Amino acid sequence: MNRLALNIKANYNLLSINRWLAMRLDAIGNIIVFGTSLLSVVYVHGLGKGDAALVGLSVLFSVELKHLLHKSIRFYAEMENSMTHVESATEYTRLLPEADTVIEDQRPKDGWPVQGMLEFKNYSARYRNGVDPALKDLSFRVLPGQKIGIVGRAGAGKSSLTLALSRIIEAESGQILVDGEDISQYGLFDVRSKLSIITKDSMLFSGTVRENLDPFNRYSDEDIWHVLEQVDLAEHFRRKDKRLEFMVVQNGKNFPFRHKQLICLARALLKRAKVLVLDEITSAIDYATDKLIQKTIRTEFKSCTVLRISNRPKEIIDSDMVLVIDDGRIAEYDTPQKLLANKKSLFTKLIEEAKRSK
Ligand SMILES: Nc1ncnc2c1ncn2[C@@H]1O[C@H](COP(=O)(O)OP(=O)(O)OP(=O)(O)O)[C@@H](O)[C@H]1O
Repeated sequence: MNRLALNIKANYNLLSINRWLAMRLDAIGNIIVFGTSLLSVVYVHGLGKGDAALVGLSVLFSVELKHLLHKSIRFYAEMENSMTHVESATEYTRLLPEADTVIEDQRPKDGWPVQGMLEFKNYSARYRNGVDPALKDLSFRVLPGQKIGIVGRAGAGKSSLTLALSRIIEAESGQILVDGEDISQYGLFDVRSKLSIITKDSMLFSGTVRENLDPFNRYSDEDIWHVLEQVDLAEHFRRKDKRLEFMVVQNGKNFPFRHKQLICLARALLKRAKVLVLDEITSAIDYATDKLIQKTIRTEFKSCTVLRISNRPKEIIDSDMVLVIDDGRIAEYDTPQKLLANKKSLFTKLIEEAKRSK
């Protein structure tokens, strides 16, 4: 029923726009006919020139011109519309195909990854041929359960790390190992479904709250209410008539930003992936939500390996290790205490710069 209503709404808008266009074109056409008739009258009666046949012909042509105007504008609009499809098709032909979704004879073992150990080995990647690599020869290891803070200046390559892990950009050289297994050997579905990634652009799609939390329908309503309790949203949805069937519009536009972030966090809790990546999730939320997210990560993701990317170095100061990226390379990788003890470290500089810019 909802889809039918949406379709009718869209058709109604299209009809209204068409009527509006017809009205405008009619008005222009009528002005032309009126102008021609007026000139003919002035020409014949005022100046005493011309003959009735020519006057009749010109008025007839001006009426024809009105129809021609209608047809040509409609034809132009339709062509313009269709050309966007041609444009998209041409663009798609230029895209490099992604790797296979699933490689049947190369699937990870059930339950992989068990520990959540992560290792980048001489890893480099670029967005496309002809541009500089965004990540250059990265080598570091994250032990199971460690909480890593990733910082660096704007454009240093922090978000590219997230894209590399989910294989949106592929390795040019080197490897990413999860529990010792090279992720490039598996299909994209097998890799992506084992990671939980939350970014600042909360990924919500058009569908019910339930579908947004559990798109593959793997969990019970009880599990879903449980994770909603954990992120403090259960009461909010219990108060709605449709509860878990409450509709989310595309990109979650009918939710405040903090709710969108919390729904993404609930989705990650439900998935119980061993590796969680948080990419600048707290850059635009209020203090209370930030606290709630921090607490949930500490308690509910205790045994998970967490990579937390942040533009605010202070936010990740309580991490087990801090990875500082500079121009796509690892500048520093150590405990926050050691990095702070070194007055010349880039991490100390970033903290001081952040203090000064407040
Ligand atoms: N889609 C893209 N195509 C080409 N180059 C890109 C693309 N996205 C990012 N880059 C480049 O890759 C480099 C690293 O960008 P990235 O977004 O990873 O940095 P970042 O540290 O996350 O920055 P920010 O804190 O501003 O988000 C930058 O030089 C950037 O210009």
